[in-house]
Amino acid sequence: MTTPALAYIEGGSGDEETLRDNLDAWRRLALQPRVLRDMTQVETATTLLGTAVGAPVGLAPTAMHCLVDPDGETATARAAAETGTLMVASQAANRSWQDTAAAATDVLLWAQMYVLRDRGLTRELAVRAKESGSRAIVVCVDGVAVPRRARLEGHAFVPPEGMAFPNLVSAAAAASANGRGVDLGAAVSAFDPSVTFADLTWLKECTGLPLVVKGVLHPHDAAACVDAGADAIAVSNHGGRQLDGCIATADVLGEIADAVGDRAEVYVDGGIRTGPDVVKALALGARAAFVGRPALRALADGSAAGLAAYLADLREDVRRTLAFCGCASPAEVRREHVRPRGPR
Ligand SMILES: Cc1cc2nc3c(=O)[nH]c(=O)nc-3n(C[C@H](O)[C@H](O)[C@H](O)COP(=O)(O)O)c2cc1C
Ligand SMILES: CCCCCCC(=O)C(=O)O
Repeated sequence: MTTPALAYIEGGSGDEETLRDNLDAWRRLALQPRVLRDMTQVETATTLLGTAVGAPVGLAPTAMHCLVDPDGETATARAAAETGTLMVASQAANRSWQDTAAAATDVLLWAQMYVLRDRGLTRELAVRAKESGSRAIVVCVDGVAVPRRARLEGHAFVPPEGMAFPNLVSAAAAASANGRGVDLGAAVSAFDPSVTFADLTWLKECTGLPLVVKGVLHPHDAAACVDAGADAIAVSNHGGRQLDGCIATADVLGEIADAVGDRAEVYVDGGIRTGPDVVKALALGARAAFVGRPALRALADGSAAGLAAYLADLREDVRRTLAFCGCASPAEVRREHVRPRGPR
């Protein structure tokens, strides 16, 4: 990988305060185990929007998997299918949602999208995602301004020549240019900063698929998303890549879960690295936690097999953490299993 590509993947925005705080915030929480509960059988499986998955862990949408593996998102899909992991495939992927879905039998795929300035194209892409086999649309709503990415200053990251972005272009453009020729700036400027809650209702009507709203950090916004038709809320600050200095996801997850109640599922991402992080997220009210950079690192290190091994390892870490906490399944995790860490 080139230095700019690595900086693009690993970096955050501004001074990377939020990037660091996402990690630290999980460390500021402590699990409080319960004992003597017969942990002979501990199950990690759960459901996400009604579909069975092997663990309460998913792959967050990340752009351009061809930066780390020549097969790009199709390699990711093979690892996801092998481990029963939900994959959210980015709109800025290098392989189409259709090719990603076709890469492995039974891969559970959700398509991540932005609301574009061109609403006709937005609808066309949403319908294409559905026809490709995506079982939900994940709309990312934190793309209303262009972040300053400090690590990229001095060596601007430009996607390699000829890199394809098939989920960002109309069928007509894809046919004529094979989805090529989209540069990062042009793609980002296609995202519509005028997006509002009413667009959620519209986007859901475009496909009738369940709608997940990703990038929510305030309980009132979460409740308003649900009022507008969201089936799930993904508490996310984009891995500290958008607004630097904003709240860490672990610090707001509980409030958002309380605001949403049982009206929608709640997910979280940002700094999730270990089984204990996942179980802390469950305790705060998440139904699943998602990983971004760790999955890209695993893919870079060992392609589909490396990513599958990483996901299996994380699942085992979740299983052992559940056992230590006295929980025979994700559903048994309660708020009382987590508390602020005491002074060191
Ligand atoms: C290289 C990279 C690319 C990303 N691309 C997207 C994207 O295309 N769409 C999106 O909604 N989020 C994107 N994200 C944000 C992730 O979905 C997720 O919110 C974040 O990575 C979680 O934090 P973590 O990396 O600490 O696990 C990207 C993150 C990274 C690191
Ligand atoms: C080619 C378009 C790039 C979209 C932005 C990807 C992203 O969300 C990121 O954090 O980077």
